[in-house]
Amino acid sequence: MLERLAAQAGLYWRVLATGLCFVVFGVGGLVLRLLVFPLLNLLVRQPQRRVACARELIRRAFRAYVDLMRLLGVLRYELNGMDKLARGGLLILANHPTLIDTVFLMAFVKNADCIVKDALWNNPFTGGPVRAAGYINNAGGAELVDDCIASLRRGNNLIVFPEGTRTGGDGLITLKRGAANIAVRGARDVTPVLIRCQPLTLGKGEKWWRVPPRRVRFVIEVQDDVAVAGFSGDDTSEVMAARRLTEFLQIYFTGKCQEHA
Ligand SMILES: CCCCCCCCCCCCCCCC(=O)OC[C@@H](O)COP(=O)(O)O
Repeated sequence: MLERLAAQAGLYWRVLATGLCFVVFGVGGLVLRLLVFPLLNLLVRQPQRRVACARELIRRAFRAYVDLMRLLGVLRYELNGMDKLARGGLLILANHPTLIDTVFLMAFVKNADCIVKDALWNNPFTGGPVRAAGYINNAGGAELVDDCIASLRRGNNLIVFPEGTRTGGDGLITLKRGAANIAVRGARDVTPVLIRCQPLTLGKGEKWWRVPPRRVRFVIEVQDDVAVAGFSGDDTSEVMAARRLTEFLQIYFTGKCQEHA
């Protein structure tokens, strides 16, 4: 009886705390847009340095945000293999079970660039930060892959969710070809990151107030690099190599997720 009451109270608390986190995210985005970035524009004249500062500020904001979610009891998390991220020019490919994956990766990856969906440019809460940080818009069309390769060459760590959207409710991971194209045409090895969330929350189409019956636990695991050279030989076209790498990564991510299911 008492246990059930405690579980119920915990659930109500997490609904409240989750709502609060959404509000903090929105207000945070607006404060960055209306106060912080205009100030940055005044203080830092050089465009490249300004973008670097904006990205660092976003990383710190996300880092604080992750702490906030943990302290409020919305989630707990475990990080593995993060030392592998302490390099530059990494092509980081992650699976995408929940809405918070981006927050986690951007909180812990330094010099991060990211492919961001077009809708976030015109969203009042995310538009300011996304523009100031000059992330890569996924509506970029033919230049998208080139923009990504250029970003990697400048030494940024590029975060891409090769599914292009969150994993569907059926849990099936289906990768788009773009991420493999970046790896093949840019001749970059892939640094896969496995994101697991148990019980699943904030998946595609899920309502935020439907919080799971117990506190969710995220495990973020940086894997060993996958060498791109194995997929693109002398007599292999780039199209073929990208197709092979996509197939490989799809089986790779699916397998890793099932291993832990
Ligand atoms: C204190 C908190 C301060 C918050 C500041 C707001 C900063 C906004 C920067 C946002 C950078 C977001 C990068 C998002 C990458 C992206 O595009 O993710 C979309 C997917 O995930 C969801 O796709 P979908 O499953 O199709 O809805």
